[in-house]
Amino acid sequence: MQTAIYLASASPRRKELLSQLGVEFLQFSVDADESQFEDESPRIYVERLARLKAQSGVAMGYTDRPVLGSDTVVVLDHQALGKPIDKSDFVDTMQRLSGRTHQVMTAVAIADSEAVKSCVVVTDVTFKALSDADIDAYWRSGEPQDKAGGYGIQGLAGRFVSHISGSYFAVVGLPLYETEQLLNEFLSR
Ligand SMILES: Cc1cn([C@H]2C[C@H](O)[C@@H](COP(=O)(O)OP(=O)(O)OP(=O)(O)O)O2)c(=O)[nH]c1=O
Repeated sequence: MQTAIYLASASPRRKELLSQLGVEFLQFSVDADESQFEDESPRIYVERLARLKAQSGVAMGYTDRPVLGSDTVVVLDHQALGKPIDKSDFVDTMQRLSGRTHQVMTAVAIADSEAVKSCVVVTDVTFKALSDADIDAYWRSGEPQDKAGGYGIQGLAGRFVSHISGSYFAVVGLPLYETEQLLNEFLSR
């Protein structure tokens, strides 16, 4: 029998990635409060949000199939970065990412009315040294404005990435290998 789940996400990237697993799914969006608690580490935060999204779906009445929720944060110096407030905030973030390695953490959670299981995938991403012209052109592309961490590896910022260690798919929004493992674990419990 084919696996059928819900995807609690508004993200077209997650929809496309989940399709790559060959899982049959229906998508809906949840409106979760994504604020980070004071003193909450990025790893705990991202996993809490993925679980919150999955469990909110169950609470909304999506109970006839398991619900998958996911969250991604860009982490620099142990801090989760938000969406750029304005251009100077964006430039500041890019200058900090320039020529260095940061982490992208993606959590996946699967829930039903009886259980929830989750995992966190951490990927190291290294940026080349960015010039002022690189940063300015990227801002003018309009791509960074709505992105937590200020960039998307799947878009124009792909050229900034000199090295990646971990899961490319997790950076884009859903780790394929780990999601399939988690799903199998959840369904066979
Ligand atoms: C590092 C990186 C981040 N992002 C950004 C875009 C988003 O702002 C952020 C993830 O935010 P999320 O809150 O995880 O996801 P979302 O709001 O897009 O979707 P939903 O909560 O409905 O599932 O990741 C990329 O698109 N590509 C990347 O390479």
